[in-house]
Amino acid sequence: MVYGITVAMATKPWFSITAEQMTPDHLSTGSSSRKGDLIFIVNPKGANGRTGKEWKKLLPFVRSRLGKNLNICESLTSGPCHAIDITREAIREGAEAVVAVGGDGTLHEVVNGFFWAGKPVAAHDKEVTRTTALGLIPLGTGSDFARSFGWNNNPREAVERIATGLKSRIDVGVISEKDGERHYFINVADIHLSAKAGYYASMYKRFGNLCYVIGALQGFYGHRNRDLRIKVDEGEWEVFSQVTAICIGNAKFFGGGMKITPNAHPYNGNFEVVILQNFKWYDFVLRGHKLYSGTHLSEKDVHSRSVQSIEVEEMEENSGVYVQSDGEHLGFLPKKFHISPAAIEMLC
Ligand SMILES: Nc1ncnc2c1ncn2[C@@H]1O[C@H](COP(=O)(O)OP(=O)(O)OP(=O)(O)O)[C@@H](O)[C@H]1O
Repeated sequence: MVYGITVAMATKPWFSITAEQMTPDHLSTGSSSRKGDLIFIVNPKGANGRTGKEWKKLLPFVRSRLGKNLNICESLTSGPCHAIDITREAIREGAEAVVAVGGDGTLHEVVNGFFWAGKPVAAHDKEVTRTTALGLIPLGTGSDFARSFGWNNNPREAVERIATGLKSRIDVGVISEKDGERHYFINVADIHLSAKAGYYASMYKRFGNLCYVIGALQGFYGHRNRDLRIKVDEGEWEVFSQVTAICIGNAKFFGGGMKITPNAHPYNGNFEVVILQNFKWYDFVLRGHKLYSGTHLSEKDVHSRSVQSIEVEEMEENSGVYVQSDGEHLGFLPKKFHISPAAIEMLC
């Protein structure tokens, strides 16, 4: 029996790098005379509690910088997945924008809140014609997605970016399981060792960036490279032997600053797929710095290509190949996945 994962991207580049300029004044008008709502979804526990503390200090600045034309609403998450529900509710209520305040996990949940039952969430009021935009104040441990844009964890700079009102359409990958459940990713989806390491790293966030080292060490325990079959852009199946990890990048960084998919651009309608084969633990010691600098693509046993779709199938039964989406553990490869395209507007 063959198990698998299917990853598909846009059948065509559905947009170029176009950006739309919207002033804060424009943001506030909408279709009614009421001020628009700007919802900040804050993970108070992000970055080991630093997110909550920074947010408290930032809120007066947010109100003074953005509050003239927009209603500033803060919503603190109470636990995992809460940000998904808050986002859906905010969009249904016709919010101008939903801003994730936290790390990649919070951003991932907010992005997932933009969709419901395979479709973008829309405002209840049919007269609201605006599309709710996504915003980000990166304040997490890794904040890897922000790195692709060169953004740091300076929250005031993030507020200034939001204040410009500049929006761009940005790619989002959709992972559909066989039973119809969907997961969305905005940064990187990955399979096997990296996903296993990420799974363990998430348990040690209290140690800051050290969590990625601890996660990698635990990931290696019991790890075995696997033969996998891969189909790209609806082409022929190819066998990749001794795969260590497959990373499907919408953006460039994961794992706390590893530039794993250095040619990925979240605007171009494609994923960059990087496949590591035959890696042993000492390869990460000897060649690990190249993964951080993004210079690993020319290395032996590293394969990279730009794809619109990719399917991956396991050639052994029940081998326990981990899969994650933006760092969220999705289970193991025997679940059949399909990934297809979507896009949302982002304030950047
Ligand atoms: N109130 C809460 N208590 C505990 N966990 C929460 C709470 N709110 C959200 N979470 C969970 O915390 C996870 C991690 O949060 P977040 O990504 O903001 O910070 P981080 O892990 O420090 O940063 P990064 O993901 O960039 O490394 C989220 O995926 C979310 O499920």
